[in-house]
Amino acid sequence: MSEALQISNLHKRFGGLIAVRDVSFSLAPGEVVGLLGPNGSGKTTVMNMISGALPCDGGTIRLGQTDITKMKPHRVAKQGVARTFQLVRPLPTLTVGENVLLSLAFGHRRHWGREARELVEEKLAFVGLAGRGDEQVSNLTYIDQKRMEMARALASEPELLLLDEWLAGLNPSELKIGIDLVQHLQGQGMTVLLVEHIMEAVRALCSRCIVMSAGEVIAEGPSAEVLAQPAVIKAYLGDDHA
Ligand SMILES: Nc1ncnc2c1ncn2[C@@H]1O[C@H](COP(=O)(O)OP(=O)(O)OP(=O)(O)O)[C@@H](O)[C@H]1O
Repeated sequence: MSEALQISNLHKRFGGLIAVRDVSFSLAPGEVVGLLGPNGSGKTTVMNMISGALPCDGGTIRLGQTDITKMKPHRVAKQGVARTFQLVRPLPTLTVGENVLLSLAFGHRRHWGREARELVEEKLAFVGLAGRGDEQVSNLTYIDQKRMEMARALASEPELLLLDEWLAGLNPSELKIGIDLVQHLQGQGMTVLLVEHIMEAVRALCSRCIVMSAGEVIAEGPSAEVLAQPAVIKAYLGDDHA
């Protein structure tokens, strides 16, 4: 079977800074893989290139059989890629349901009228916001904003979900709810690339991790093994801990 996502020799410069250097990795269908690394190591830049938000300076990105390297974000979304952002950015004048409804326009299937409303309600129920579609976004607590962000991503019916620190800022009980939700998606066979700093979440969710440092992949493999590697500990905590 072909890989769900295949990244080869990805490269990105910002002026004189090489933010991503020769990065290659792949995700099998249904895998939940962690993309880790200290601040500034290039993780979000990789996510931005996969979603089409940033053009690549080199390398290729394939989604299944399709080369998406040069596609604009709306076309990447139509191919079945959805993402969440570090900071939830709802449209504040719209209701919760309307915020979710909007992302149907970016999905790879068309839904109208009642069918669209039912899909929105289904996604809201999945994330724990059943019956709350008519609420104002400003009423939502932080965890509920995160749930809405996830419902928005799922409403486009993606095959690959990019979660960029979606669990950040949650308290311990909310974190458990967030992890459960991703596990539920995992159970449904969703392929997920997860940028995350919370190791409890990485250990619970990711069978495999890719670790970046200063734009390069420095380790890749089963999570428990990778997280114990001296090079990874050094990248996160400095020389004294390696
Ligand atoms: N649009 C941009 N213009 C210039 N430099 C950028 C831009 N975006 C990112 N960078 C730089 O590229 C490097 C990688 O940044 P990136 O945000 O990808 O790291 P990250 O691993 O996601 O970090 P964090 O965990 O803090 O989100 C950093 O040095 C950052 O300052």
